[in-house]
Amino acid sequence: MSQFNEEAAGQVRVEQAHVSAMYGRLDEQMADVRAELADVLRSSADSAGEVYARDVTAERLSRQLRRLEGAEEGLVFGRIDGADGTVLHIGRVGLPADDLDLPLLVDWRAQAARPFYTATAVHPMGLRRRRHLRLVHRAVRAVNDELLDSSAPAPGDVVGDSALTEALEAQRTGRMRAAVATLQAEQDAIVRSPHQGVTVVQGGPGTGKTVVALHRAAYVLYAFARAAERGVLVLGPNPRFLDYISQVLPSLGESDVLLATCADLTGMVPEIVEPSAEVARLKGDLTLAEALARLVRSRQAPWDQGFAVRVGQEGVRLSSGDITAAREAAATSGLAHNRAREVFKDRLISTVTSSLERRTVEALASIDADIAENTRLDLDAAALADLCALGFDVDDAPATDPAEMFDADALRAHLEGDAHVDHAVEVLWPRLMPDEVVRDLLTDARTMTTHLPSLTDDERSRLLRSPDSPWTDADIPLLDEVANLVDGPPERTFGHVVIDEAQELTALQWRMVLRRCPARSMTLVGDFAQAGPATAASDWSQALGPHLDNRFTLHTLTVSYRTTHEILATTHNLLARIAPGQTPSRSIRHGAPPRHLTASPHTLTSTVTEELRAQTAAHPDELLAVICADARIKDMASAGAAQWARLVPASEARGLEFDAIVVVGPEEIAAARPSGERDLYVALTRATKRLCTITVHPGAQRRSSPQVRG
Ligand SMILES: Nc1ncnc2c1ncn2[C@@H]1O[C@H](COP(=O)(O)OP(=O)(O)OP(=O)(O)O)[C@@H](O)[C@H]1O
Repeated sequence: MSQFNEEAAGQVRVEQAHVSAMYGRLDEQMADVRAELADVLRSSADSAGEVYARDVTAERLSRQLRRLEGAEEGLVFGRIDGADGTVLHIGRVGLPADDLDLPLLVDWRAQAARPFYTATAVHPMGLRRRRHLRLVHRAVRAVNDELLDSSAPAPGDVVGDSALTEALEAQRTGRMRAAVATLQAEQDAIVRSPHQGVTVVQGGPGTGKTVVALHRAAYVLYAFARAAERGVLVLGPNPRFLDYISQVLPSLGESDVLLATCADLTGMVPEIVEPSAEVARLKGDLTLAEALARLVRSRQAPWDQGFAVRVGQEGVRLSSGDITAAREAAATSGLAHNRAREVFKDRLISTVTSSLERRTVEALASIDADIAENTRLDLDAAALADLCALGFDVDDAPATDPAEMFDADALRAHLEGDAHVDHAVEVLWPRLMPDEVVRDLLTDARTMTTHLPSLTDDERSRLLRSPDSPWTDADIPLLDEVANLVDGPPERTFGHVVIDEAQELTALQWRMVLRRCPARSMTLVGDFAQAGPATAASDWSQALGPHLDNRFTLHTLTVSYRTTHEILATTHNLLARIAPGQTPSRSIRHGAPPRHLTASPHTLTSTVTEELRAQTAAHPDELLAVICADARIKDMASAGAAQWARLVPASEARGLEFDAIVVVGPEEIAAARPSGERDLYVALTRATKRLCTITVHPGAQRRSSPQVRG
């Protein structure tokens, strides 16, 4: 064994002793929480209040247990040694020591852990050494030191390959891993930012935007108590992506974050994906929100004539002025349409009651007058005189004034449940259902012309659909928009929202999200060079301006940790076309030059399967994927490509990562939808090691060249 290896083995033993003690502590904590939970679940609860209290305690303990269990794998990953001899171990959760001042393990999010991420040889922050520990289950397998005080390695120092290099070399598994052990300083600064408003992170493919977003979510839960209490939401573009990132937060000890797509937020399930990119884009535009608001307003008592309400045997005519007054009261109540209906009804009942009261008073007064004229008697005075004569106290005598004799409260109470009044309200201020309103707008050409006057005839005819056509994903924000107008804001809101691939959101989706984040505390990560077809904005100011008045802080990540220098270089021309002015990222990886094959339509499947077979034979443990235009997926599946590789439609490749990629039909991807060239850019930048493209060319013989055309 070389001296280095002996030193390393010795340090592994030293660390194993520390790590075993920490696992011992973790086991104790888990056992304590399990026992407490079992006690709570066994305890009897007699009243509803006690049951509630027991459930709350059980939920808190279960959450605590999930946190500890989630942190078990890779519990400890770092250690910092101060120049003054202080030693701190850094891990996924904090563990207190029994009798020491210093904790046994420091949570990576604690301030004390910060130098682990940010100290450099230029700014050592009081550290002599930063150590990375690699654990497999509970065993320390390797340690790796960086000396920060420019001292020469001393006994006990194990200076080897950087931990980042090791992390990046590791094989992909199809699920993203936490990068908590190797967060880089520029990433750490964003993750730990004290800014609680809107933070935007941009950067090219593979620059760690998703890493930052997820670690930021964990940090928010740790550092911002109010946001944590209200819940953290992580939004991703599609279920495939959510599955890819699903393990990261639990492995950081955080399993109470909701991972969702925009559609999931509403609980509605679209029947199909919007087939037309152009329509998806139109449906995402603010014009549609304005049209829906106008359409709802148009249903609110647009009456310019009177309206008759039957009450018992009587008919009461409401004047257009009465209806306007009730509409104004309801419309300015600040309530959503269906709730404001009560205000409208209330005003209507008041008007009907006053009208009936007036009518009754007038009728009684006229009867009195008739009798007085015919009998020359003042009936009221005569009645009072009679009562006096009988010995009654006239002050207690029943009212004889017609206005006092009218019981307005009783009539109001009666009218509340009166079917005729309900009918009048239903006609004048109907209860609205979101799906009916959206359908009314999209299925009627006249309604569209009235409420979408700013669209061209061509745009309106693209939007027009038949009443029985299925709901698409692009309809969901429209339904949510109307739900907000008619039933009010959503009940479930969050203290902080993290959005990955945020460039994908349409204006209406931004509105959906903001409705659920009243505190406006968000972390948004994305890249407009990778935007899909529904995205109308080309930068953050355009995307966020209408919703946030441009109140956000912007960070740019510049180093690509995924895509090799060789692969990125082949995309420079493409990038210059799709995002002129964007500076390409700098890659810290190197690898083989991308390969470019050509096949005819007849030889395509055999070329693909041959390539996949060859790659699998040469790199059996690596994660390989085929990315092709969505319409090609069936062909690839029929050719059996799934036995060697994951099959990913280009429209769903955003955010994903594989060791090697075969892009089938790059020209088909580029032509498939209006965002085709950006889809292609996404596809070409998914591999950590190797990229091969197979172009379909009529009449082509199989041929290969070393470069992908950018
Ligand atoms: N500090 C880090 N330590 C280890 N690995 C990292 C680090 N930062 C990024 N990576 C790795 O780099 C790869 C790309 O990261 P990530 O997916 O976050 O990039 P991205 O900017 O979101 O990419 P895209 O724009 O393509 O979605 C991932 O494998 C991630 O684990």
